[in-house]
Amino acid sequence: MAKVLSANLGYPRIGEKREWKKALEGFWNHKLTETEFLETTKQLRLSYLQKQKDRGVDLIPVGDFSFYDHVLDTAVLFGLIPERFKQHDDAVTLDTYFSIARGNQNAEASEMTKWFNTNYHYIVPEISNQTKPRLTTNRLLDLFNEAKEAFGITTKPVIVGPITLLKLSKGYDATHFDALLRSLVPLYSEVFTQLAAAGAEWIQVDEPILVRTTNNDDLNIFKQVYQQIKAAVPGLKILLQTYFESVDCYADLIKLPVDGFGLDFIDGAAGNLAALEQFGFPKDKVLAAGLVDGRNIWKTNLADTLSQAEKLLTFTGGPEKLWITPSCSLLHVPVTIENETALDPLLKDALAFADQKLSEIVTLTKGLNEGRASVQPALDAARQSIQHLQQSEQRNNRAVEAELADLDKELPKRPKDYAARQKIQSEVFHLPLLPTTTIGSFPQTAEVRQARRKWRKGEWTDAQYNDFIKEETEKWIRIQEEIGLDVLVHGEFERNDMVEYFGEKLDGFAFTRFGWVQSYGSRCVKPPLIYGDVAWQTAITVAESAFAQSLTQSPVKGMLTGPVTIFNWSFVRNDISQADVFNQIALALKKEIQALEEAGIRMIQVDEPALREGLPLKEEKKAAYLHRSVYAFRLATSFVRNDTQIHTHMCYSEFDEIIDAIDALDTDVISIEAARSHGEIIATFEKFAYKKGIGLGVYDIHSPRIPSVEEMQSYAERALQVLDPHIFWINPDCGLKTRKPEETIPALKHMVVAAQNVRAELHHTIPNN
Ligand SMILES: CN1c2c(nc(N)[nH]c2=O)NC[C@@H]1CNc1ccc(C(=O)N[C@@H](CCC(=O)N[C@@H](CCC(=O)N[C@@H](CCC(=O)O)C(=O)O)C(=O)O)C(=O)O)cc1
Ligand SMILES: N[C@@H](CCS)C(=O)O
Ligand SMILES: [Zn+2]
Repeated sequence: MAKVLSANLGYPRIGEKREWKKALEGFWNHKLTETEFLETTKQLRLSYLQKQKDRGVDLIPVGDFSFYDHVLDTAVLFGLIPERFKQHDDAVTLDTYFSIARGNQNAEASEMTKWFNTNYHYIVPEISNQTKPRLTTNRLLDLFNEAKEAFGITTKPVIVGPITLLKLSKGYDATHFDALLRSLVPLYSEVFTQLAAAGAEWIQVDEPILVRTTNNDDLNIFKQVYQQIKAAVPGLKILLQTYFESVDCYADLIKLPVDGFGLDFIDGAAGNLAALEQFGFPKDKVLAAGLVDGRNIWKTNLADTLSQAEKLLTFTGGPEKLWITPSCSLLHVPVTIENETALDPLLKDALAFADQKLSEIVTLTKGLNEGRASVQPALDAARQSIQHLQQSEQRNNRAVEAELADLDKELPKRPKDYAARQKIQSEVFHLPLLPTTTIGSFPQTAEVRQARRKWRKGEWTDAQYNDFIKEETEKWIRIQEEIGLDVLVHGEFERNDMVEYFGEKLDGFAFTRFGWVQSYGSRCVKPPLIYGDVAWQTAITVAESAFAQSLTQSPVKGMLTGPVTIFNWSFVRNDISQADVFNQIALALKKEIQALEEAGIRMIQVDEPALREGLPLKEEKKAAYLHRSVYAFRLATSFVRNDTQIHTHMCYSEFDEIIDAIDALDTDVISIEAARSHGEIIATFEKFAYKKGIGLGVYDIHSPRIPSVEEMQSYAERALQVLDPHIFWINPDCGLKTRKPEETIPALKHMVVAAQNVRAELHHTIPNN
């Protein structure tokens, strides 16, 4: 009988207890041999397939697993290896692969950037006009065969599509796009041919670039590419998969010569549904309907979603033409709720992580195939869990609601403008030209993490742990003084993560024990859950900042995470608006900033590294998001004294689109990542005359490499060609928590010497400074 199928788009790589991360780091630190590493990761991969099979998923993906990043995998598959990592025999060893991602002492890593509007980072493929793509090893074939041998299942390989791959790559001129694409297409066809020969029936080709603003010329490229691939590999069915938003140009898109389309009915619900209503859906193609949220952790309201799926069924050419899927890869959510024994049952009952989402998909599919009655108990249970949370006290804090209702429509404003503040602040701080500083965190060594673990487990008392943190802070204040930095930080030793830490101290948040999600490479984050109304209870950072300031005459920056970043790096309730949650967090942070000022802290950094990441993918939604962000940031910060210097920090480099919003934050100083993207951001300031304090990172902190004085100096010199030295600061790209002390200290010494050298050069050109 013709049936609706359940399908997954991608499974988390990291393992229930981050076994994958531990294997990777074990291999990098030479604790695992290559053979041990390969065997450990193979067993993990097989266990993920087993789980999906056990849950009853019909179409299980392969190729979603990676040793670092799936975009890097695709680049390596097609031989897109930067020259500096190429070996003479063209071999692509594990060492080559990891060097591209992490750099080595001789070569800078490839750039890393946000995957669309998520907190996942991919390695940006580097392609030059001269690059000649070639097929290296068909890993998809190996993975397909591995699954077949182990379980006898025919999986659905998944790959990043050629157009998304090229559009996300850097280093070639736009005029070479067509030629590069022409050389890539036969290679994709070759990979697909080999898969078809091995028995693959479907391939999922991810082309999320289709959700960015797309025009007819773009679609013509898609048409040509997929026509060629289909002609070359008629035996393999292609699912063109999109996610994170609705597709543009739907009416033409559905004419593309592929066998199915994957559409997001969560983040792209409004646009995709409207398009479907208006233009229908081709009866001969599969609609892979992303109906279960792949980016958030709330249970699906199964009854409502089943009704939605029933409606979608009426558009398809029959049940066999509908697949139920998550809205995107489950890479973006934690693995399973099962190990969360300490969560409030009311909350836990309303959550679904990757494994639970797969069960939801299977339930919805069953409901479609066997009728609603066959899954009625599951539909009722889900509705009840959601309702219980909705009615809870935590979601209905009257005091917070009253504060929100009181907010002014006008943007909050600082009492004086930047020029006046700069004058006042220069008299207070007496900083040299090109002040040097760092972004906040210092190495979270094994010792620091172990101390926290002992304290959390009750092996250490509060006093023992606090003493340890104080010792560490004092040690690093002395190190910073010795290095000669001008503006110091306390080092963030007390923080597990810059968002989780704040969430732990604010009302309205909850925490998981194992709710990890990959951020980049082996690095994971454990996003807190904003499930209730957010409120400030007690000082969060004041003791640590005041202690650090008491140790030194140099200014020490207070260090907070901003409202937009706290939102974007948490799993957030979806029953109230984004603006309301932003403002709830901002009001809480305002109270913390008030407390810092009262404790005599005169420089306060409010980090907003995720502001750019949350920028909507559709043009028409961007302005409103940026307005909400600026409003919340200013709500938290703009009331401060004129002699309190507000800093912010952002670590990404795609900056052009939001520069007006950044200016509108009205901070006294901003520090931005620049070295990781090889200084590319500097060009932005040729077009935009930025006039407030600014530091462009001169040290790529994501790589274990220690940059030389000359390298950092040259970044600063390049920046000073477009920025006024009187506003320019010298700093690393981001915090140093992931670096070792033996990397951090020499690198910062080089940075300070670089600043001194540039200052000396400037003394010749700028008199009296
Ligand atoms: C700035 N970045 C951040 C992003 N998102 C965030 N939410 N936070 C960020 O800082 N996005 C963009 C970038 C991404 N960058 C990073 C950088 C570094 C990490 C990272 O180091 N992650 C750690 C986990 C951090 C953490 O929470 N540590 C806990 C310890 C947790 C743990 O491992 N516990 C062990 C025992 C500890 C031990 O004995 O060693 C256990 O429970 O078994 C802490 O410090 O207390 C990582 O390891 O991946 C992430 C993103
Ligand atoms: N203050 C934080 C910012 C990271 S984006 C840190 O230094 O780690
Ligand atoms: Zn940063």
